[in-house]
Amino acid sequence: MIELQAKEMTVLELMTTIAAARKFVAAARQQGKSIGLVPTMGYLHEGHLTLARTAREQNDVVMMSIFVNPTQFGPGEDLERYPRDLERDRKLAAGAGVDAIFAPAVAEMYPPGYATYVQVEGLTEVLCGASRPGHFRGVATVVSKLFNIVQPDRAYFGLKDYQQAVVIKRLVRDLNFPVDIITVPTVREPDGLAMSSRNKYLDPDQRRSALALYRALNLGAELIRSGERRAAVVREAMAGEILARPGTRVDYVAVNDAETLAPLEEIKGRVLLALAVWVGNTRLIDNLTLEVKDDVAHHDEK
Ligand SMILES: Nc1ncnc2c1ncn2[C@@H]1O[C@H](COP(=O)(O)OP(=O)(O)OP(=O)(O)O)[C@@H](O)[C@H]1O
Ligand SMILES: CC(C)(CO)[C@@H](O)C(=O)[O-]
Ligand code: BAL
Repeated sequence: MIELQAKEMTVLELMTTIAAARKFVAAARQQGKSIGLVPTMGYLHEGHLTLARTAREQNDVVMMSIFVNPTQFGPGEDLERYPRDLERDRKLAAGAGVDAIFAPAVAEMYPPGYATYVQVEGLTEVLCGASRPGHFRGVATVVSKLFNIVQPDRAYFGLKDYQQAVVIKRLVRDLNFPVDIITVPTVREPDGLAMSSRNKYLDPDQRRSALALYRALNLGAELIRSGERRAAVVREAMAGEILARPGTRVDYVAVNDAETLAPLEEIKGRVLLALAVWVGNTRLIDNLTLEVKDDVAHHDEK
C-alpha cells in the first residue's frame, strides 16, 4: 500500500511482464482504486496524450499499454518499420499523468503455441476491415487480452479509429467485459490533419497532400449541410478532392451509417464520412460524423 502511494508521487512505472502488470493492478484494487486503461501502439502524440489526460481525470490509476501488435498487421504492411521510441513515450506519458506503462514483448503476449483469436463479425467486414483482412481479428484479440490482464474500469479509444471504437464496444457487449469504453474526439494538427504516428513517414510534399483527407471530409459535410442526400454524389466529390492532390491514391471513401457501418444510398440519421488514403506508401485514415435530423445536418462526435 505504502509502495503504491510512493509511486504515485514519483516517476512512472514500466512493466514488461503480464505478472508485473497484474501485481500492480492488484495493489491498486486492494486500495479500492479505479483503473483506466489507454491501449496504444506507442510513438505518442497529442491524440494519445488526450486519451491519457481524459483517463487521468476519470480514474485513480492510469495504465497505458504500448504494444505494436503483430496480429493486426497483414503481410507487407508496416509492422517492422512502425515507429518505436519507448524512452520518449515514457516521458510524454508521465507528463500526461500516466502512472504505469505496460510494454510487453511479442513473446509475452503470443508465446509459442498461441492459438486463440477473437472475431467480431459483420462490423469488421467493411471499411478498414475490407482493406485490411484480419486486422480487426488482431485488434479484438489483443484488446481482449489487455482487458483480461488489466481488468480496467474504463478503457479509452480515439474516434480517429472510428470503426475500431465501434468494434470494441460490440466486443465488450458481446463478451460481457465489465469495462466502460470511453471515446475521445480526434485531435488534429493546426491545419486539420488528424494526428497519427504514421504522419512521421510523410515527406514535406506528402505532408501537404495529406491535408486532402480533412479537406475531403469537410467538403462531404458541406455538401450534406447544403442539402445533398445522395451518398454516391458525396463520395464522388470527396474522391475528387483527394485525387486533386499529387501522390494520393484512394483506398476507400465511405458514406455509411454511423451505428451499423453499412454503406448508405440515401443520407439520413447518424452518418459516418470515412476515408482511407494512400499518400505515397503511407496509408492514412480519417472520418467525421454528422447527424441528419429533420433534414438538417449537425456536426456530431460521439
Ligand atoms: N489524432 C487522434 N486523436 C484521438 N485519438 C487518437 C488519434 N490518433 C490515435 N488515437 C487513438 O490512440 C489510440 C492508439 O492508437 P495508435 O497507437 O494506433 O495511434 P495512431 O497514431 O492511430 O497510429 P496509426 O495512425 O499509425 O495507426 C487509439 O485508440 C487511437 O484511436
Ligand atoms: C487498440 C490498439 C492499441 C490495439 O493494438 C491499436 O489498434 C491502436 O493503437 O489503435
Ligand atoms: N490505430 C490502428 C492501428 C493500426 O493501424 O494497426
